[in-house]
Amino acid sequence: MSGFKHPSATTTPHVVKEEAMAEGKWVKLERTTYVDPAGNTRTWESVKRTTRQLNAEADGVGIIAILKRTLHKDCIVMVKQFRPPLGCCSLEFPAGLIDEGESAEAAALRELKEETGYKGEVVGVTPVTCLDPGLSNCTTNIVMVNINGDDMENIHPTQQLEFVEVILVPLAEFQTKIDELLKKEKIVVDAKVYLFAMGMVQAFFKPNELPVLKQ
Ligand SMILES: Nc1nc(=O)[nH]c2c1ncn2[C@H]1C[C@H](O)[C@@H](COP(=O)(O)OP(=O)(O)O)O1
Repeated sequence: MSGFKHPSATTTPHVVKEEAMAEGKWVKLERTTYVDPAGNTRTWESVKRTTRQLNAEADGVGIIAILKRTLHKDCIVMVKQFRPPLGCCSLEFPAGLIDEGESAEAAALRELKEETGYKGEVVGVTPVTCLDPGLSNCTTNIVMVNINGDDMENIHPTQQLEFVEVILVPLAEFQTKIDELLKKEKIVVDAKVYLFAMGMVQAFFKPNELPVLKQ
C-alpha cells in the first residue's frame, strides 16, 4: 500500500445500494449509489454479468497457451472471432466463462480444448483481475498453459467451435506479427494481448532498459 490519501478525502468510499435498471439473459445494468472519498453520495451506471456463480471470484478465464513443438518456434495460441459489441473481429487469447463449481484451471483447459482443440497443462494462474472497472465488475483469472505439440492428441487438433479461427503466433516475434495482422484487416486486438506483446519485447530485446518515455 502506498498510503496515499487524496487531500479532500474524509471517508472510506463505499457502495450504499445497487438498483436494477435493465436486465437481459447475459448482462444487467445497475444504478450504483456510493459514497466517494470526500463523503459525497453519488451514483454510477454499472454493468454486471448475470452468469456469475455464487461465491465465484471471477466471471471467466483468459488463457495464455504456449504451443511447444520439436524443431518449431514456441507459439502463442490466439483466437480470432466476430464480436457483436465491436461489430468486427477481435484478436484475443482463448477465453470463456467459468461454469458452476468449476475451478479456473479446469475452465481454462476446457475452454482451450473447445476453442482450439489443444489439450494443455496448467503452469500458473494469476489472482483475480478486473477487465473494465469503470464500466463493469467483470473479472478474470489469466491461466498460463503449456501445450505439448508433439503429443499425438495435439498434432491435428479439432476445435468444437467453427466460427473461431485459431492463429499461432511465434512468441519471439509476437508484437511484430500482431502489428502485421492489424494492418491486413479491420480487427481489434484485446488490451491484454497487446500489453503481453509489449512485455515480451521488453523482456527479449531490452531487458535492462527502464520502460519509460524520455524527453
Ligand atoms: N454478453 C453476452 N451476450 C450474449 O448474447 N451472449 C453471451 C454474452 N456473453 C456470453 N454469451 C454467451 C455466448 C456463449 O454461447 C456463452 C459462453 O460464452 P464463453 O465461450 O464462455 O465466453 P466467450 O468466449 O467470451 O464468448 O455465453
